[in-house]
Amino acid sequence: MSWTAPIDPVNKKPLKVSQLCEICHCRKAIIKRPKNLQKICKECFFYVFETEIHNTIVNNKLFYKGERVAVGASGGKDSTVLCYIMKLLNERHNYGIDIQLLSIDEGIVGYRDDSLATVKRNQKQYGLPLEIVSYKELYNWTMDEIVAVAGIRNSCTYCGVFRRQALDRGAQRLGINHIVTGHNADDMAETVLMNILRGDVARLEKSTSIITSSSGSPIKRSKPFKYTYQKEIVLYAHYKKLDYFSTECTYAPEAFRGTARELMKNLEGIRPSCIIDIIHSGENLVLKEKKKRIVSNQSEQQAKKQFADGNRCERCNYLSSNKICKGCILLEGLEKSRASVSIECDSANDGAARTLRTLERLSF
Ligand SMILES: Nc1ncnc2c1ncn2[C@@H]1O[C@H](COP(=O)(O)OP(=O)(O)OP(=O)(O)O)[C@@H](O)[C@H]1O
Repeated sequence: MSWTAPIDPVNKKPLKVSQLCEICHCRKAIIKRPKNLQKICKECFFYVFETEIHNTIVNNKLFYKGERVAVGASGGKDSTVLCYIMKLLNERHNYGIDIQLLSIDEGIVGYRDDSLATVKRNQKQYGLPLEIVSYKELYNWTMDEIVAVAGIRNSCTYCGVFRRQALDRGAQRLGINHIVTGHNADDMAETVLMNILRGDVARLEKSTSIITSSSGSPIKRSKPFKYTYQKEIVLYAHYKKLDYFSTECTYAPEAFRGTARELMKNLEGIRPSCIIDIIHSGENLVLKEKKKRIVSNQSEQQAKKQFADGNRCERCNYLSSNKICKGCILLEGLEKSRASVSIECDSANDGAARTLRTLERLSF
């Protein structure tokens, strides 16, 4: 039996063997997979992309039937693809989960207001309910107001602490105990690298967990994109013509993270598999006994410091291993700064800066 080369749908000429998809061998390859440089067609790309995420979900038993799940939806490429994929896989594989979108409005004019407009369109496109929780309603501060008193350099510290709490509070409001986020393989590898560079062994061991939760919290978080490359997420969004918001946050990433990100990108350029390799290295790292003892002694000391009232912040009732939670400490510094702004303009950053130094001394 003789083999007939498939015809190129564009120029109607027979395709050369080297032009064929390396998976199906019958369509023209138009994508070079960033993960392994395999040349494949669009249909096979969709198939492998979706199947790998489904395998991650199943192998790690991320969901159970009947579970209610909130997708952290920021309108960016990762969470938009996550919303789309979660709905698609839930229907295709009958996970039996109830999906809702949860967005946090940090109050960043020209960035979050525009990205939330995208989430609202996604809500209609995917037919999923949406809950929006704002920093202003929770903390009486927007990120723009915070940056005005605390400076742009510390913006990620404030935003990270407040967003984490806000997502938990939003989920609690919805009566949901599971939040999925669009953190991808690049984010994971970057975090492993950062913890190595900082020598932060305690965080390093946990940094590759696909499911996490704060101690005592009923709310868990998971990352279905743990092994998914950012470049593939962008390609998928592009070929599926998904509606997402692509502008970077007005407040640049923390300098150290930015440098780690740059380093990862350079490494990926030379060796694409290094993203997954770093994650695997992180997963297989085991702390030496001596280190484990030091870390667990620290945890014991921390446990002793915990107050008896069910680990709740005295001020806001949020889960905390200290009397006052990290968010309330930050808010206190901000309030002091706000007060000092009205008294003496030169000392505007004093309260916020002192609060950050206090936070650095505390261990959480
Ligand atoms: N304002 C927000 N509201 C809800 N979820 C959020 C918000 N910001 C971040 N998240 C969640 O945390 C994940 C990681 O966010 P981060 O800002 O670090 O990355 P990102 O690459 O910009 O993500 P994305 O492309 O989804 O915006 C997001 O994919 C999303 O699931």
